[in-house]
Amino acid sequence: MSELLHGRRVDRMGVEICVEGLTKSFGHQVIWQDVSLTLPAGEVSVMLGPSGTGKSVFLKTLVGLLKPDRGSVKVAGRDVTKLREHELYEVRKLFGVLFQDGALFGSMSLYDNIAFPLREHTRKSESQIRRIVLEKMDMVGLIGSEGKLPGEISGGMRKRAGLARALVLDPEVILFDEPDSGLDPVRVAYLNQLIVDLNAQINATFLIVTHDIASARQVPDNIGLLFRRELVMFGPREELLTSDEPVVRQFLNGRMQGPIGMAEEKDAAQVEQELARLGDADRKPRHVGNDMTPRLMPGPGIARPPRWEAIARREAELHRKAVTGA
Ligand SMILES: Nc1ncnc2c1ncn2[C@@H]1O[C@H](COP(=O)(O)OP(=O)(O)OP(=O)(O)O)[C@@H](O)[C@H]1O
Repeated sequence: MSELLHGRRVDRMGVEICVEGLTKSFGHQVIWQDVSLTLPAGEVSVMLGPSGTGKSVFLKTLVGLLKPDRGSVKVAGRDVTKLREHELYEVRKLFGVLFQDGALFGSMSLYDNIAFPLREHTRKSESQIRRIVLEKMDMVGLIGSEGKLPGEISGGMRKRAGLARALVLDPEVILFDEPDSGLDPVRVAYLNQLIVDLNAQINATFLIVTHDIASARQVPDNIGLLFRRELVMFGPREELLTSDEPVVRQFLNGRMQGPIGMAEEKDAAQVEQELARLGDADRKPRHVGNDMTPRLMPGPGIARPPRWEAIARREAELHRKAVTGA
């Protein structure tokens, strides 16, 4: 696909990541088993799950930082789990990773932090590096903060600086590990809009690990949920938002009632009682529109790839169903 980005024509679609039969344990502790899913090229996917279900371990396995016990992770057709270290180095160049705390070097200015991957991994001149760094800082709204140190800026700005750094090598895949952690709701809303805008602009494949249900409901094309050492479900956003699967419903509605307990899973009898207490309303067939949160669309002035036209049509149809009940 060809598009205009800041006046430059770029050809890219992101890459597909195909995970099959993936199992990971540490010693006797099985983290998750037999996980299979496909992250479609260029789409945004979110991975949810209670704390400790192995979401971060999953991200690390995708980039080959952790080796699974079984299964494969094909990135652009190459199985990351089988590659040697020097081959992995090449495949990792396809990835940009936004770590929870931005993982910035505290003693370096934002400019130098963002320039770091370019100085380390490319032979670009300082003037080429300057153009790229300023372009990415502009994309995340950090122009004017080049000379600041990470300790002098807010958590939200640090996340955006981490994102700019993840973008400088023009990744085909961007992994976000809890981008919204530690941010207030307004900053989360801005960050979500930035993620959606970036995805429309650079068209890379995004995978976001988050606990924030509001973000999970409105940002992605696809949602996955890890629970009880398994991938309970992975599929299009609409499918999960309207699903009757008890774990999915509990998680996406942020409720105490359901199979997920405070520390570990509850027993079946307790779950039945709680679901009964939630009342008949919860079990009746529901209008699709009642469960749907509108999709966050790219902001004005952002050229949308064709996929967004299809999303806008689907959203309009869901809205019509919600209004007419048909
Ligand atoms: N290198 C490691 N060695 C041994 N155990 C590990 C290692 N990394 C993670 N674990 C264990 O794997 C489990 C899953 O951890 P992980 O950080 O992936 O969970 P998570 O779903 O991302 O949690 P949270 O939502 O709280 O961040 C935890 O029990 C953790 O202790």
